[in-house]
Amino acid sequence: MSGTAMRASQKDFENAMNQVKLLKKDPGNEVKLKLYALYKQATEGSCTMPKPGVFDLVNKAKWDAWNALGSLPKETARQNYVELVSSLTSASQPSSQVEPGADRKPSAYETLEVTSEDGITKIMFNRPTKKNAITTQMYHEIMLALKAAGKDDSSVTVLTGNGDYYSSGNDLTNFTDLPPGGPEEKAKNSAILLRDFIDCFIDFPKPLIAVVNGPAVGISVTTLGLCDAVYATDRATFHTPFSHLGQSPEGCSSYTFPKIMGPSKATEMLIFGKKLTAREACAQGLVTEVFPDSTFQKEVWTRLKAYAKLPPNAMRISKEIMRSREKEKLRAINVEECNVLQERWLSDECMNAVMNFLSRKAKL
Ligand SMILES: CCCC/C=C/CC(=O)SCCNC(=O)CCNC(=O)[C@H](O)C(C)(C)COP(=O)(O)OP(=O)(O)OC[C@H]1O[C@@H](n2cnc3c(N)ncnc32)[C@H](O)[C@@H]1OP(=O)(O)O
Repeated sequence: MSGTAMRASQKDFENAMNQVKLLKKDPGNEVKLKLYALYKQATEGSCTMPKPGVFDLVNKAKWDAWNALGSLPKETARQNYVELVSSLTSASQPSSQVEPGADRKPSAYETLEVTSEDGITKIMFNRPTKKNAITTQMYHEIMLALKAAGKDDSSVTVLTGNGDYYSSGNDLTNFTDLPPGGPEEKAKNSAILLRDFIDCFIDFPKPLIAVVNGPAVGISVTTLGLCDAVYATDRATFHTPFSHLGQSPEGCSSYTFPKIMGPSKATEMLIFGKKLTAREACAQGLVTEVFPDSTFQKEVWTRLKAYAKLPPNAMRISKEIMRSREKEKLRAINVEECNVLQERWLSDECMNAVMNFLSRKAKL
């Protein structure tokens, strides 16, 4: 952004979030609380969360900071965030490259744990008590983490989950946070978010590996078709219950799945919602290799560390030549799938399915 008088765009906001991670000097708790509050206000609006108890000191301080912003408009919060980061970066010049391990700062992400070592940036979904369901905030954080990982000095990037699940897919409570424009505006915003999220996978420049540590549902399955290799524990399952949810395929799976496994197997998954075991998913080409759960982590990370020692530029260039012909096509498919879903989210079929889950009447 040139000059603070201009309104900060979403891109400025995302750049500012990246810059925070590059700060060489800890800005101190007061500033970190201010950044947290502005971030929450800019992405979620006014604080409506219940106040944490007096003994929950950290969360209470965060809540107080966010709540103090009252009804500050999201755009103003975004602008203030960008300006605050700008003042911090001019006081402490960031390095032009992400240093190894820079992503380990615990304050950088709330829903992810991102670490970088041995040439591998690991992006771990970190909402284990919610089966790593992906909230709106988490979509934004994954996009940020992927953009940072695409530019850092690691050779490969890994997506994995904390706890017993890889991810249970879209967090269905996302549908309950309605903006002033109601369901229509929500559906439109969600379609834009989904399009941008999937574009980050399509455009990811280095080997992107999924380490599927447990069951995967919905969008966490479809995005596997955009990864370069998928290693799974034999405890993992792969489930895309879109029809059950009144929804339709996303993540370019309407194209990648028939291509990977043939149209009839893709139909069983994407239309009839058949849940695959890890071995079935491997036989159908969605999963690269399956490991016994007892040795999964050890075997996979040993292998990944060896792969990460290969010349990074060669790997990047090989990926580019393998994938570049498809990129434009994938982007167009992504847009088409998002348009269809935008309609689907407003359908009775979808709304009833979400309500049934939220009222605890239905689980997959
Ligand atoms: C904006 C872009 C939109 C892109 C669209 C993508 C489409 C999809 O991803 S479709 C897939 C959506 N996912 C689901 O429908 C899964 C719903 N969850 C379940 O059916 C079950 O939770 C489970 C089978 C995954 C796990 O069952 P289990 O009995 O083992 O555990 P629970 O007690 O149900 O879960 C613990 C805890 O986590 C909450 N939770 C789990 N998954 C979700 C989710 N997807 N959305 C919201 N919340 C989820 C669950 O409610 C429990 O919470 P509480 O402890 O507070 O009750």
